[in-house]
Amino acid sequence: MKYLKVHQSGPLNGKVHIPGAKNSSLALLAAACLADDIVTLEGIPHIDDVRIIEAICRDIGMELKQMGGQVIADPRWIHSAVIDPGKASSYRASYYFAGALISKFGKVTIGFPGGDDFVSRPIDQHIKVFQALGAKVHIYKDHYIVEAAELRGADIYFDTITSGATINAMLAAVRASGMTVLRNAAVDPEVVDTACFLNKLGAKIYGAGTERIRIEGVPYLRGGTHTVIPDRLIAGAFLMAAGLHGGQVTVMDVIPEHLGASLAKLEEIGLHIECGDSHVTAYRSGKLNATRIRAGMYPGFATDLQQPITSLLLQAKGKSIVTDRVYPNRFAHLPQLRRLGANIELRRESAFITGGHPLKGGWVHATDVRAGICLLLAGFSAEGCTHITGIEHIQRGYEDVIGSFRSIGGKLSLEELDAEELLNNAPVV
Ligand SMILES: CC(=O)N[C@H]1[C@@H](OP(=O)(O)OP(=O)(O)OC[C@H]2O[C@@H](n3ccc(=O)[nH]c3=O)[C@H](O)[C@@H]2O)O[C@H](CO)[C@@H](O)[C@@H]1O
Ligand SMILES: C=C(OP(=O)(O)O)C(=O)O
Repeated sequence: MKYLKVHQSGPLNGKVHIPGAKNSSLALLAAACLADDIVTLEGIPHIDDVRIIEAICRDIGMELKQMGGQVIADPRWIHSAVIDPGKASSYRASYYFAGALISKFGKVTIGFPGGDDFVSRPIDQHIKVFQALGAKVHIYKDHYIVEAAELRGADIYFDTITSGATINAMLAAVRASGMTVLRNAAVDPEVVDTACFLNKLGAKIYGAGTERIRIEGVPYLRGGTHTVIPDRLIAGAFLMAAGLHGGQVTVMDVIPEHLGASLAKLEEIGLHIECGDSHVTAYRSGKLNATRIRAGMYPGFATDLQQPITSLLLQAKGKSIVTDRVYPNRFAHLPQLRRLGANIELRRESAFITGGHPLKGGWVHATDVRAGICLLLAGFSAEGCTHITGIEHIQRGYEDVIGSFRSIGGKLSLEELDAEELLNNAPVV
């Protein structure tokens, strides 16, 4: 078993290039199935979730070729809309294949979504979308089937704001007949990016980025080229790293506007922030302040960043509270942080942090991608050496976690766990 060995490091200083966004890339690669000609996507990251998509695409007949920084997808020869349940359940965003294939094939057979486990991640709003557009959804033990002789535009009001179901609704409606209106839609950058891509191919999607999206169905989508937006979640975590020991980190090739809520909170915590057109610098010159974070849907503070910022708040003297309104059970990292000596308690949907106590290295387990980054930041702060297992979760979302954190002075390496170490140290999950 492989693990990450992390030494106390810092101050962390330097510039780091931010790759294309995982959450956008997963949508765009599935969206490519909707086109009737070759599609080129630039900036798709080399992460495990993308490798699973490559395997799914091979199964259904859409070859993906990697050329330099580009992925070239040829959807003209897709011959199947049956997605292997094991592959579908290996990551979260497999549900986009249901939305992207239903209009061309009339029937999609697909496994349930996997991804990070936050106790409850329902897909009722995705099902509601398919049904509203005229499809029938049949649920089986390890897969579901979406079936529709014809998809017709509909007026759909989301019961909760969901980026996944908003994107899936756009995918399904883009080739439906007539007009679809989505209300209470998510306004995340990944929703806008998917709409921009589809519009380049000839889709007619209006209002993405607002809570009301209109989609006029079209019978045909041409090929085209698109560059995925930068990963705001990776960028946010690097800026947090600057605060750990008083360093200075610049994230390059980002869209600063996508980081609004995180930058505001980092300033509140005591970091200085300087934004350029496509870069952001964070540095710390004084003490850190404890604060209150409430994670919510975009443009609120991202749930995907509440775990990393918890490690920064452990360094801020005083009491901080982190609440997650999107995933109230997204706190599997807390027992792991306690193994490093963190004074942190879970009460209902909030972490109560008493910061300013030194951490001490130990063995911890990453239960999901951002928990992994949270533990990595805690490892940079902790005295001695921290060993993080569960790195396959980190690899779902980070293409070169070691290289990129080393480039700002992080001391970390990939190690192999031998049987004796496993017996003596492996963390209780
Ligand atoms: C691959 C991907 O893009 N993952 C991101 C996406 O996940 P994902 O798309 O799964 O998350 P959603 O935006 O759909 O979820 C938002 C909220 O809606 C709820 N909900 C969602 C769908 C549904 O049918 N019913 C329902 O109740 C969820 O439980 C959650 O409370 O957005 C999350 C919230 O920003 C991020 O943490 C994930 O990194
Ligand atoms: C929750 C996340 O991913 P997924 O939705 O793919 O599980 C994440 O990227 O933080």
